[in-house]
Amino acid sequence: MVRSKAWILETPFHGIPKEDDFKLLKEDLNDLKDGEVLCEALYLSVDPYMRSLVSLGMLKAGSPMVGDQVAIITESKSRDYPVGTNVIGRLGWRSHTIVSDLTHIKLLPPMDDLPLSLALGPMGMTGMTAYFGLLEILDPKPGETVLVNSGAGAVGSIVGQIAKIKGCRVVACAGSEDKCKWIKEDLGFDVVFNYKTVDLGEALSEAAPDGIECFFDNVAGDFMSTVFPHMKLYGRIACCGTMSTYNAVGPQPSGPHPYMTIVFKQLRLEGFMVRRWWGKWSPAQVEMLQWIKEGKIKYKECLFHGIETMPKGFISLFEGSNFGKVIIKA
Ligand SMILES: NC(=O)C1=CN([C@@H]2O[C@H](COP(=O)(O)OP(=O)(O)OC[C@H]3O[C@@H](n4cnc5c(N)ncnc54)[C@H](OP(=O)(O)O)[C@@H]3O)[C@@H](O)[C@H]2O)C=CC1
Ligand SMILES: C/C=C/C(C)=O
Repeated sequence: MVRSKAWILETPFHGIPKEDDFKLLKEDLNDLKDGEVLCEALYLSVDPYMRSLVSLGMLKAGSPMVGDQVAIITESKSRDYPVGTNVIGRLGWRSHTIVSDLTHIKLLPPMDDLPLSLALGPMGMTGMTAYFGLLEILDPKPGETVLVNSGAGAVGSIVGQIAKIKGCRVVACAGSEDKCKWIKEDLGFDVVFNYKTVDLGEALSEAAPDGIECFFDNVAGDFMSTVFPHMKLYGRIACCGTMSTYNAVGPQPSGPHPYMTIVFKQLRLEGFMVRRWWGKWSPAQVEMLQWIKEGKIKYKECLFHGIETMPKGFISLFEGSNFGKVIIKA
């Protein structure tokens, strides 16, 4: 008999999530039936979208927490997935899972000798978000200026590095001096500033006096409104996420509404969800693997240890205390 630990949402979040919004349950799992496999989590991902699922009412009190994990098959009644196979799947915040519908898991992408946890970072959902959001939505040309906020984060740090690979000038910001130092000195972004300690409008004027062609936006809100006047004619904006609003409570500020700037500058804004390109993930992962092996893409992980730490890891995303992709090592 295997005992699984599984996190549920006990209380829907109000503002920034708190540790006691979650509850860790223990459950005894049944024996496997034909065709089923037992997955044991090795690495689990926490991501900002999990916060939005609560705001959108898709996760309610008592719901199991959802999310991706890298797991190993420890028992199997399926010929396709023998014991010892490493898989990735949306199995939730839980230590052990019986999987009956095997379409919920798949083999890891080719990883060579990279750590398996990278299948949740640059080789996984956050890396693919950076890859497709930048290359498909913004389609940057050599010499263009690409602005990315949350630039030391799991998505933002990869956006900036791919933009450098493509010959762009990268302007990025982050919320601490350590993060800024990393993306400037180790990742080689061209202009970096701490958005918490500067006047954003002034920093953008200085960083991109001729304007910004491409803006990869992870934050939205006032940040985005401030960027509009700094965009070049026909500028492109990829709306990836809204870190500044996920924990908002009550009526939201109603302005500024820079619609005329959007019109006069003929800007193109496009929201996207990374799964739009699901069918193209495999070749993108091969290219990402190559870049990592060549040292063109560097990454940072922010590791928490033990499934008990999942709420802490999740909350770190909204405090900005994470530095790199937040991964829980089971
Ligand atoms: N559209 C899609 O398909 C996907 C979208 N996303 C989005 O990408 C974005 C980045 O995600 P990810 O890379 O995983 O997370 P990060 O690793 O970037 O971590 C979140 C970071 O956001 C910053 N932050 C937190 N609160 C605020 C705030 N109130 N205002 C501004 N910045 C804040 C902090 O960085 P700092 O210290 O620099 O402030 C924090 O470290 C998110 O918006 C997420 O929702 C992610 C995956 C898929
Ligand atoms: C799949 C993730 C989506 C966001 C908005 O984070």
